[in-house]
Amino acid sequence: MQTIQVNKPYQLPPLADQAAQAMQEIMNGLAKPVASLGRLEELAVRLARIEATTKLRLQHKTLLVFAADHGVTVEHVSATPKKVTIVQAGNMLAGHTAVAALAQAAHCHVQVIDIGIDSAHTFPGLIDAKIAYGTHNIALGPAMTRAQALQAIKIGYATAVAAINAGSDILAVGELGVGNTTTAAAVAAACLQCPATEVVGRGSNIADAKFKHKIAIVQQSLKINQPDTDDAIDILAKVGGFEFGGKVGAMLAAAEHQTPLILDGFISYAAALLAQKIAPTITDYLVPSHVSHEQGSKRALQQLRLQPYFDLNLCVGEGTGAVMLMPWLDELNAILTQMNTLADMDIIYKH
Ligand SMILES: Cc1cc2ncn([C@H]3O[C@H](COP(=O)(O)O)[C@@H](O)[C@H]3O)c2cc1C
Ligand SMILES: O=C(O)c1cccnc1
Repeated sequence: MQTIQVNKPYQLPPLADQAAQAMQEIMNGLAKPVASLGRLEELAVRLARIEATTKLRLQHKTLLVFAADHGVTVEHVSATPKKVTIVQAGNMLAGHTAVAALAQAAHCHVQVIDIGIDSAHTFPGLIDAKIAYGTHNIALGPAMTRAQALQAIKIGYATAVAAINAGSDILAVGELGVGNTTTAAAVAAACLQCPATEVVGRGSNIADAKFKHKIAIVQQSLKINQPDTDDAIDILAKVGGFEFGGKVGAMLAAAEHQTPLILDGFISYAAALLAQKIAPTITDYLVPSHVSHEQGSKRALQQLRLQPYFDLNLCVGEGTGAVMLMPWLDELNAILTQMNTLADMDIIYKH
């Protein structure tokens, strides 16, 4: 992993435009009207550009779920208590959360990484990379130290590299962390330099009074911490959370290893906004999935120049939307391996 420096772009490998062009030609040549597979064709081209080949590697899929707690939960910004993070980590490993169920259907391996859960409890299979027992309350001061922010990125990077070395063709990121839509909003507001009102959402579905309070808490956290909006590490340390750092590291590792990484919802967008400040071209290496229902999603996606493939009003997190894109990859593989070409069928196609 390269050293991350402020105002010095992190170097990513060049994108494989030739492979992208070759994939577009393959798509044009299949026995169907040109462009008729719509955005699935664009997805194929995107994947070829990242993987630098038209022989796409799509089979082995791994979801990395970074789990951490947030000191800001003492401000009553969530619908549930903090302990839901550790409870759901166990539930996920047992196969019973939303994403665990979807991952089973999509033949996706799930890793749950404790990067900062506020509990000494553990579960079989829970990967221990705990930086601390949760972050500090961002409404009163920084969430973590700069060293911890860098540590979180390194953990995410190492986790993703290990998954790639173990044979993962496709990575996805998800999270568990009660309170993290509050931190995600603070991170997004800092990255986008927009008012909190534009990026604070209902999270785990809070009612009006709590929602108003949540906006005030995000405003207060930005005022107290004054994150340097040019410095992703400063934003992460002051108003972020450990799972955001884990995701940033995984994104950098995936891009460096020419491995597509599928984004999930708003928490992923906030992490991607941080990654974009570190490596401005990173979004070309990422694969969007859905448009989260969380407020601020469209704004964040615009800044990331990403156009997701579907919109089901999902707002679960965990990686649910990312995993829901995975069957499409299998479908794409079937198209690429089974369809005849116009040339095979001796069809002359003229617009
Ligand atoms: C049972 C349950 C399961 C979840 N799975 C993901 N989240 C999602 O909601 C939480 C963020 O929302 P907030 O900022 O409002 O606390 C995170 O844990 C996120 O992963 C869940 C939330 C709940 C309640
Ligand atoms: O979009 C998300 O990632 C999200 C939205 C609400 C709650 N948790 C996650």
